[in-house]
Amino acid sequence: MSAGTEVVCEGVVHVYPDPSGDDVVALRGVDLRVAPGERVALLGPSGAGKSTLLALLGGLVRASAGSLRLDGAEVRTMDERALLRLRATGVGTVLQGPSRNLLPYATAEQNVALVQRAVPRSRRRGLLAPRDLLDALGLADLARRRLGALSGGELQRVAVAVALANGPGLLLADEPTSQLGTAHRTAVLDLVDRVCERFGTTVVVVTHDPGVAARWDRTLTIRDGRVGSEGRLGRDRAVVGPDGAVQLPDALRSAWPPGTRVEVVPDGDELRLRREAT
Ligand SMILES: Nc1ncnc2c1ncn2[C@@H]1O[C@H](COP(=O)(O)OP(=O)(O)OP(=O)(O)O)[C@@H](O)[C@H]1O
Repeated sequence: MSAGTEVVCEGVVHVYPDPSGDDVVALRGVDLRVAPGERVALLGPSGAGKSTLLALLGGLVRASAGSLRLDGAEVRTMDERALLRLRATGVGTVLQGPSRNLLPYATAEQNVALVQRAVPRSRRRGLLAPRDLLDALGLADLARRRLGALSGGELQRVAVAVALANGPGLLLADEPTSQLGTAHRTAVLDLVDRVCERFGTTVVVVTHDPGVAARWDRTLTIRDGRVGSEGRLGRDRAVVGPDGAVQLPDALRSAWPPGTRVEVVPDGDELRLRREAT
């Protein structure tokens, strides 16, 4: 297994082109830094750009502008071979809906082995054998079971193990606890914690699950295509954007709609905003 990967994004922009001219700007300048071995939850409303950011980090989609570095290597300008190598050995991804990247008629062990076959021979020697990986993750009881016979929660845990089969330094997961009951959600999160503790893997998870946010030290809320606020140890802080903008707290958004005029009054380390009377 590789040690945890450092993730650095600076001014990352992503545009989905549309032939009719209605291009979608999904990310508008994302700045973030995730230390090796850190666990981060990406929160935010639907359409904010969370899954897009995950796809860029996983080398599945190339960012339109900005800089996105994994352990110092610039992903945005990597050629196709380097991107293939990144996906085969550098990053493990758990897609939304656990069955999407798993073979239902094969066992957990066989699914892990299959992913390892795509890893270049020179790097394969450093990987844990499928059975050892499943043991290390506390999933030995699922190793010989066909995935088609597993429950949703069991399947999701196997999906995490399969994402780790290539010994990545970065684990990405899109909504890993959605559609699971409380016991299975806890089991999946316990597993992710075990991955970090055992292997030092860096973890970035997209989630709408407040349980995930409450459990980890750091949350980043993506809103309107950038990091709008950051939570650390239960304290939420707005993040100043690349254009100097600070997003309003959710509770004020409907009361102060776009276009509302405000007087901005700096006062030492404080800034007061006063809405203009209408
Ligand atoms: N392949 C695509 N082609 C065109 N537009 C896309 C594509 N994927 C996403 N988008 C658009 O980009 C924006 C960001 O989408 P994204 O899926 O990253 O948001 P999200 O925060 O993950 O949302 P959700 O929580 O609903 O999954 C949205 O406006 C979405 O419609």
